[in-house]
Amino acid sequence: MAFWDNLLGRKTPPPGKPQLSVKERVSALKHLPPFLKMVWKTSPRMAFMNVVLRLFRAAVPVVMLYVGQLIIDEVVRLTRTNDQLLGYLLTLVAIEFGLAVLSDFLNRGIALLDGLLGDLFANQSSVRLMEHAAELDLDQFEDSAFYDKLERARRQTLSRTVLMSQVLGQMQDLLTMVFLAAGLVAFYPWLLLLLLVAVLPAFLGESHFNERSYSLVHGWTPERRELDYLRQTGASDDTAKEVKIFGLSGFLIDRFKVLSDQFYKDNRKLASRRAGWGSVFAALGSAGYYGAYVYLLLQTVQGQVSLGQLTFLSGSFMRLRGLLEAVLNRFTSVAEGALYLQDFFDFFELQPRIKRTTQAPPFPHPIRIGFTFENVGFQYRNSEKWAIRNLSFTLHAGEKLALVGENGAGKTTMVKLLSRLYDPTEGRILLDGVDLREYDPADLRREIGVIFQDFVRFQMSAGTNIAIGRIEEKENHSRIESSAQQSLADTVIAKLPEGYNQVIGRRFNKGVDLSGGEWQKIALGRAYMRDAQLLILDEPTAALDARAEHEVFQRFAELTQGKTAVLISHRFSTVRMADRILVIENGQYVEMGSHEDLIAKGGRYAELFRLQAKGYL
Ligand SMILES: Nc1ncnc2c1ncn2[C@@H]1O[C@H](COP(=O)(O)OP(=O)(O)OP(=O)(O)O)[C@@H](O)[C@H]1O
Repeated sequence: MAFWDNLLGRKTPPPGKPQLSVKERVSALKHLPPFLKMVWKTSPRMAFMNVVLRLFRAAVPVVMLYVGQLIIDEVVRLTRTNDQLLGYLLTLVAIEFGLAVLSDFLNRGIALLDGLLGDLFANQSSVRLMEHAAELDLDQFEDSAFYDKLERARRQTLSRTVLMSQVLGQMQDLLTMVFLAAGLVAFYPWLLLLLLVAVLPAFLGESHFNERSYSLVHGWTPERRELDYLRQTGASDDTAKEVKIFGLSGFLIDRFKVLSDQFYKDNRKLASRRAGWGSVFAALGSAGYYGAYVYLLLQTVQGQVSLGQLTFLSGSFMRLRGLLEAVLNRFTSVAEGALYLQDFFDFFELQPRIKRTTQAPPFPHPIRIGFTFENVGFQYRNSEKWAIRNLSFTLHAGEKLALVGENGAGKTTMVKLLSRLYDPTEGRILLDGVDLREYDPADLRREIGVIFQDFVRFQMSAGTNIAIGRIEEKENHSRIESSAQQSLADTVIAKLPEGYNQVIGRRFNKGVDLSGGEWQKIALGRAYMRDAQLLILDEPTAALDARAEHEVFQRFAELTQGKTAVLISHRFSTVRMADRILVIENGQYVEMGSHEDLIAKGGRYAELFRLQAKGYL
């Protein structure tokens, strides 16, 4: 709905989140230690090697500068004394050459380790993300704030690997600075102070702009999600048909333009200001450097320091300035990365409400009494309306129950409650006298097979699409084939060029698409893969022709003999096959009984049945 609200109402997206305080930024740094721990755990060997190489690399600049000083002083000595012995000078040059080679070797080693470690880390954190998402409740996915969090956590997989290199680089540069500063302090400690004063404004400016840019991106999450949605809707195989028929591309593109232009403008403003101020601060830094340089030149002219020392000191000063600027700037982007990290950890902190209980009673084998709804009411999150209210009835063990009701009556909601995708807002559901909430949800889901009306069309092979009903059995070809026979999918698969191995759906190369009814036969096969005690078919047969649906349900009835089953269908020829029929309206119980009883009663069911018989429904 947010999409349409946006579309019709607000044209200008909200400004970014209020500016983050320094405290918030510093407090985000607390995520760095657990983050580094995660990186370390990814591959302790590679992480250790990385640290060792960086340690060596950190010492190279100061050693090189020092060798440079010795070389210049030696050249000066040689020119002054007319000495012809070049051995010492050449040794120094050879050392410098060796250092240059070593430095390159270390750089490449570090880049290689960063890349490999980053890839591993990105893969592992994506897996963790998927694992955690799998544990969360369905209604958490339906909550847009949650979705934004998931989106941010997912998007930043790459930037987290960048953050890793940044943090490690930061440590390396800090160490280099310590080495360089030690040399400088020995001669002129106050030069260090001058350096800080020159660089500080640039740092403060950068950190300010980083905050603004985080706020901008953060505040734009819903719109960026919408942009992705529009991009996908405007150009994807799933939507191409309707986009063409209804001539929607202009409409989608216009909306995309409005949003993307707005984001571009906001971003441009920020980027330009950042560039402008950045130049001012850089000029300040240069002024600091040249001040120190002039001072050192004067000292050299006056003979206070040697020519070699001048190159060492000015070189150290220049490098220190560069490093300090880089470290400070990187600090702000590290802090920014740490803020994003907050989203990542926030996501992992989300806990499902439907959890394993520590002392779950054993799941009944077989179910003896059945499922009893006791005054059950349910409200969707973010919805004022009761989708179901005051619902009480028993689904007896071994019976086939059909649910009848108009669109939006609450049939699918009942199925979701039975399979504990949600828990009732009020009342309770008992299974053999025990509250459903007390059982382990994993046990319950293992014992229930549900095929929803909006089942997923997995862009995988036909065989896998059926095996999904019991994925542990994906190699059990005879089971897959017999499930296909039972759901009539075998005739569909027989026509596919590669049979069970044929990838279905259009997304991938060589994928073959199926008709709506053919997809349903495949999806129904999942129900037979499952060895469940309760089978639920939530209108997965709507696209089947009348004969196929009749046949499917007849087989279903035969094959589920003695099992508990719930059928949802708008076709009364199917519904009447059930042992009992529950009629609901606006989420409330209306009547319940066998087809014959309800017809004899002459109530709502009888009325609906007659309407369909006359061809009105
Ligand atoms: N995720 C959701 N969030 C908010 N409201 C929902 C959600 N899903 C369903 N509803 C609302 O709950 C009510 C019952 O919906 P439900 O899907 O259970 O109906 P149904 O009887 O299965 O309908 P149909 O025959 O059209 O499939 C409807 O008013 C619907 O708008």
